[in-house]
Amino acid sequence: MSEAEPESVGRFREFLRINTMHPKPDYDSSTKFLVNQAKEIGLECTVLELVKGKQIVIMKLGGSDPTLQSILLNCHTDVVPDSWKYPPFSAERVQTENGDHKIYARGSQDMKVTCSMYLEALRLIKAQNLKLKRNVYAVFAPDEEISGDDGVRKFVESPEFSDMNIGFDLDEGRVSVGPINNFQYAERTISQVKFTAHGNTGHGSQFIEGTAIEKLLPIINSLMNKRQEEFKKYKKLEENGLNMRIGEVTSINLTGLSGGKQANVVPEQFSVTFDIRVTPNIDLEEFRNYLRGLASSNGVDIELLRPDEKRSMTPVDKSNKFIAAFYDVINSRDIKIMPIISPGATDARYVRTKGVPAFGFNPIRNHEFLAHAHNEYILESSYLYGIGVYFDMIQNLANVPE
Ligand SMILES: CSCC[C@H](NC=O)C(=O)O
Ligand SMILES: [Zn+2]
Ligand SMILES: [Zn+2]
Repeated sequence: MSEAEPESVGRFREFLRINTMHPKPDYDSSTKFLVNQAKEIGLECTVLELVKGKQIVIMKLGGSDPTLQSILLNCHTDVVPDSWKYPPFSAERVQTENGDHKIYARGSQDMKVTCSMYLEALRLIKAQNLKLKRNVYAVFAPDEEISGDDGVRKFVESPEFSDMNIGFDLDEGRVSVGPINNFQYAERTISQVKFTAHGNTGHGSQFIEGTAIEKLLPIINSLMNKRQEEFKKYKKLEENGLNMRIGEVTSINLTGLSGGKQANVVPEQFSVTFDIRVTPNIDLEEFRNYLRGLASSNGVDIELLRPDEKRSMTPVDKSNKFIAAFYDVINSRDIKIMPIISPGATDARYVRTKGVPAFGFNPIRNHEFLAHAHNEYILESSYLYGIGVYFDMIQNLANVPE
């Protein structure tokens, strides 16, 4: 690895330096950057503003047969807050012991690296004047990190989305820690819930009966017990020597507890919030009924914070020609790959609701996983390698015969 910085790395770092961090992401600047990239690369480019200030940038590489179903490359431009060792928007390029470089920035893994790998692969395809059969769209969407409600969730309802006539979506994946890559064919379903109890109040020196917290405690106990059971299952799965299997169990975390204004007043109200991710291996409605049952049997109010979230799964069916084409590239590059259930939620779940098969994919492996963590970085060699994988992948997918 030489000292000189490849141009593709320079462009990536320029993108990383744009502060698209919540709660005030600078989407105007990222849109400007992306539109300029499209122009340089020679891609058609549309900017959709379904929600003011939250642009969706759509790039198109026209295929020779635009009547065929297209390929979607989806990514998000926003990043999560915080940071660190190097300023998170300086995109510092630091040489490693073996002559590689680490590029430190918020978004270097999640997921501007993927946006940039799409751009650079498309740039190579255009520069070599390769003509593909199907249309390829690269979509750069806002707000994934805060639900996608104003991003891809709305986008999939738009006429622009249906006009794209998408046959297959490559979406957000994660870098693999070991030598085996993964791809996400399914997701757990967010089932965040808030329980609110009301009860008798009075002086804190008394034995008040029927208090709010007494109604809440059985719920907390039930859910914390379930958490323990699921954790045991998870440990067992990992014990079998396999990893990345957390998506096969349901995770439960108590993430909010509130109530009480003064130490000597028994609170009239207490609330508890849980972040729950329901594995697609169990029945979602049944689980939600369990939550509702907890509320009604204890006489408390329940609010499902995201009641419209659905089960999200793309069958790994090699008779699907796009999935077969995906595997062709994986095999041709001797990549070992494992299908997994995504622990978190990504925009792919909205695309799947429209009947489009979607895989969350990231070709990078043997890499520390630092999405949402401090000192997020990507190895330059991994980024450059990933561009090559997408270069093959895009062509193979877009050349799938009718
Ligand atoms: C409430 S939607 C949240 C979406 C988020 N996605 C990435 O981390 C997640 O927590 O999975
Ligand atoms: Zn992400
Ligand atoms: Zn994220």
